[in-house]
Amino acid sequence: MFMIKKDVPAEIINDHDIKQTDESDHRYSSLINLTRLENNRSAKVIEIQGGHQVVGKLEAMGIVPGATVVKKSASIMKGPIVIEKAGMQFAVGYPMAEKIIIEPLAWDDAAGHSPVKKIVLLGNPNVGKTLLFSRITGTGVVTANYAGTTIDLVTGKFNYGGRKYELIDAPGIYSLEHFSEADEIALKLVTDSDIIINVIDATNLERNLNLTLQLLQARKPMLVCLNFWDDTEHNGISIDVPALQKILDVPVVTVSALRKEGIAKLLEAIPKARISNLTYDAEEHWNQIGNIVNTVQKLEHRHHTVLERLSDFTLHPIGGIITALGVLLTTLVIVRFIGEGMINNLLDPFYTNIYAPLIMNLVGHIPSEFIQGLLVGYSTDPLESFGILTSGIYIALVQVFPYFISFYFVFGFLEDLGYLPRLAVVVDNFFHRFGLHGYSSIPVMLGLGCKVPALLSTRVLNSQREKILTIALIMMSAPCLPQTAMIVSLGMHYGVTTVLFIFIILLILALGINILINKKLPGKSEEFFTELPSYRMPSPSLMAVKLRVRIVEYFSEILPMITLGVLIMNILDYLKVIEFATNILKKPVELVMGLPPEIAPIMLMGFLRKDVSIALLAPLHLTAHQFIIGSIFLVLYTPCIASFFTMLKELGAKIALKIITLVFIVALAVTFMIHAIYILVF
Ligand SMILES: Nc1nc2c(ncn2[C@@H]2O[C@H](COP(=O)(O)OP(=O)(O)OP(=O)(O)O)[C@@H](O)[C@H]2O)c(=O)[nH]1
Ligand SMILES: [Mg+2]
Repeated sequence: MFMIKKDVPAEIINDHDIKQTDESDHRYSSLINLTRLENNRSAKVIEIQGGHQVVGKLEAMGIVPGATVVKKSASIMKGPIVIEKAGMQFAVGYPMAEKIIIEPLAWDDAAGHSPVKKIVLLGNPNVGKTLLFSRITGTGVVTANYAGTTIDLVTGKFNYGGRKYELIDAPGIYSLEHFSEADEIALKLVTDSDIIINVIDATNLERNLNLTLQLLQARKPMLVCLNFWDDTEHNGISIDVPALQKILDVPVVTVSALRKEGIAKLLEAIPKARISNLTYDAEEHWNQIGNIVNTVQKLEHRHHTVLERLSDFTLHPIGGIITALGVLLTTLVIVRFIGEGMINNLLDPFYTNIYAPLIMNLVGHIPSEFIQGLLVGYSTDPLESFGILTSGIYIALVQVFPYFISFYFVFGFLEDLGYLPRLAVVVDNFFHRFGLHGYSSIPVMLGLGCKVPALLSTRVLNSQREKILTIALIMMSAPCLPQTAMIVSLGMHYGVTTVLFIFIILLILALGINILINKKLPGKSEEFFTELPSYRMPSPSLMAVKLRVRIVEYFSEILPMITLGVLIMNILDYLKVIEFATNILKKPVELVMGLPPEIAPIMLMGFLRKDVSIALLAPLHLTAHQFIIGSIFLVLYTPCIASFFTMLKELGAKIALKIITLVFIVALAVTFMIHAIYILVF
C-alpha cells in the first residue's frame, strides 16, 4: 500500500479565488451551546442563559462570558459534560451545558498544546478528492475521470495558520452503507478522523447531498467543499451558497481543484468546521434533498455540447463498438509509433554509438575481471551480455521504457477524458458471458500496463466472485507492458502473424478459463450499475503530473527489479548454476515444448524477473514456433513476484494458489499441444 507523507506549507498555494465571497462567511453563525462543541476543542463563553441560580453556580467557578473553556468529554445518553477551565476540570449536567452559549475558537487559539488534527476527504467517487488532496499537500498523485481511481488511503501532511494537519484521501463512497472493500476503508475514517471535509461535485448537487446528509449525522465537525465550481456556469447551474450553508448548518466553500481556486478559502474554513444541527429523516431524506436542491439551485436551459454528443455516440450500440475498436487500434498505433520512434531514432543509436563504447572503455580500467563481468557481462550484444550496465540499462531504458511512457500517455488521456466507464458499458454484454460485468474492463485495461495496480483496483468490485473472475482475466488476457513490449519487439523479427498469433492464443485461453471458472463458482454475476461521468477535455498539466508519477514509479520500482534480475542471471551464470539447472530441465523442456535447454534457467528466474523474461529469449535464436511457445509459456506459467503477493493478499492464499495452479497447468498443456500439432503438421 502506498502511503505518501509530505510536509508542505499550504500557504504556498497559489490561489486566485474569484467566486467565494467573504459575505457568505459572515452570515455563518458560529455560536452554539456547549453540548455541540467537539471534544478537546476550546471555546469562548458568550452567554449563560437560564435563571439566576445557573448563572450564579457557574460564575462561582469562573465560567462567565469571555472565559475560555475546553470541552474534555461527554457522556452518552445526554449525561454530564466534562470541561476544563484554567487547568481545573468540572462536570456540567447536560441541561445546564445546553444553556452555556459559546463560540468555538480556531484550533490555533486553543489553550495548551494542540495535537495534529486528522482531516478526511470524503465524498462520492470522481468528485475531485484526490486532486484536492494533491493541491493541498503538494503531492503528485494519480487522478482520473471515473469512479474508483483511489482504492486505498493516501495520507499527507500540511501546515496552515501555524497548525499541523494530517490529510487523508479516501476512496469515493455513495452512502454510509458499505458494499465493497473500498467503501469499508472509507467508512472507517468517519470514526477515526477529527474533521470531515465532504467534497461535493457542484454540478451534481442532488446526488451528492445524499451522502452529505448521512455524514452530518455522524456528529463530527464537518465542512462542505463544493468542487467543480468552474464547471457550474457553462452547465447553467447556479447555487445559492449562503442558503445552502444555512440549511446544512456547516460551512460551505466553493472550490475548483482543477484551476486551484478557492483552496485557501477552504483551508481558512477548517477551524470553523462544526457539528450540524440539521435534523434528518431517513425515511423522507430524498424529499428533504429535493427541497434543499429546489431552494438553493437554479438551472438554465442550454444546448447539447459537442462532448455530450460524443458521449451519446460512444454509448450507442453500434457507435460504441466502432469507437471501442477505433480507440483500441489508435492506442496500439500511437504506442507503437512513439515507442518504436524513440527506440529507433533516439535511444538505440545513443546506446550503440555513445553509451556502450564509453562504458566499455571505463569498465576496461577496472582491474577485477569478476567486477567487469558483473558490470558489462561477457558479450557485446546488450541482450546477451547479462551485465548490469549493459543488458540492465538496455532492457530497462531502451527496450521497455519507451513503450511504458507511450502506453501511459495514451491511457492517461483516455482516463481523464472519461472514456473508460463508457467502454465498460459497451463491453458489458460480452463480459456477462464470463460472469462479469462491464466495470471489470477497467481493471483489465489497467492490467495491460502492470498487473499490480490492476489487481488492487478490483477492490471496487462488489463481490468476491467478480473479483476472482476479473483477476483470472487480468492475469491471463494479456501480458504486462514490459512483456508485451518485448513480445512485439522480438516477435516482429518473425513477422506480424507470429505476434498476432501469440496474443490471440492468450486471449482465447483467458476467455476459456473464465468460462470454466464462471461455471464452477457458485453464485451468479452481479447486475451492472455505474456512474457515467461527463466527458471532460483532459488538462495537459494534470496529464503531465500523472505521467511523472508513473515514470517515478518506473524508475523506483521497475528499473531496480530489471537490474536485479540481470544481476541474478549474471551471478548464476558465473557460478555455473545455470548450466546445472539447464542439465536437469533440459530433457523435459525439450520433450514437452520443443524448446532449447537454455530456456530452463530463464523459467527458473522468471518468477523474480518475469517482466524481462521474454527479453532473455533473444540470445537463444529461437525459431518462430519456439518463440511462440516460449512466449506463451513465460507469460502464463507464474505471476511475477509482485503480483503473486498481491494476489495472495487480495484473494487469500487458498483461492490465489488455486488460480495460479490452474493457469500453470493450462500453460503447460497448451504449449505442449502447440508443439505436438507443429510436429504432426510439419
Ligand atoms: N473541471 C474540473 N475537473 C476537476 C475538478 N476537480 C477534479 N477534476 C477532475 O475530475 C476527475 C476526478 O478527480 P479525482 O481527484 O480522481 O476524483 P476522486 O474523487 O478522487 O475520485 P475517486 O478516487 O474515484 O473517488 C479528474 O479527471 C480531475 O481532473 C474541478 O474542480 N474542476
Ligand atoms: Mg481519488
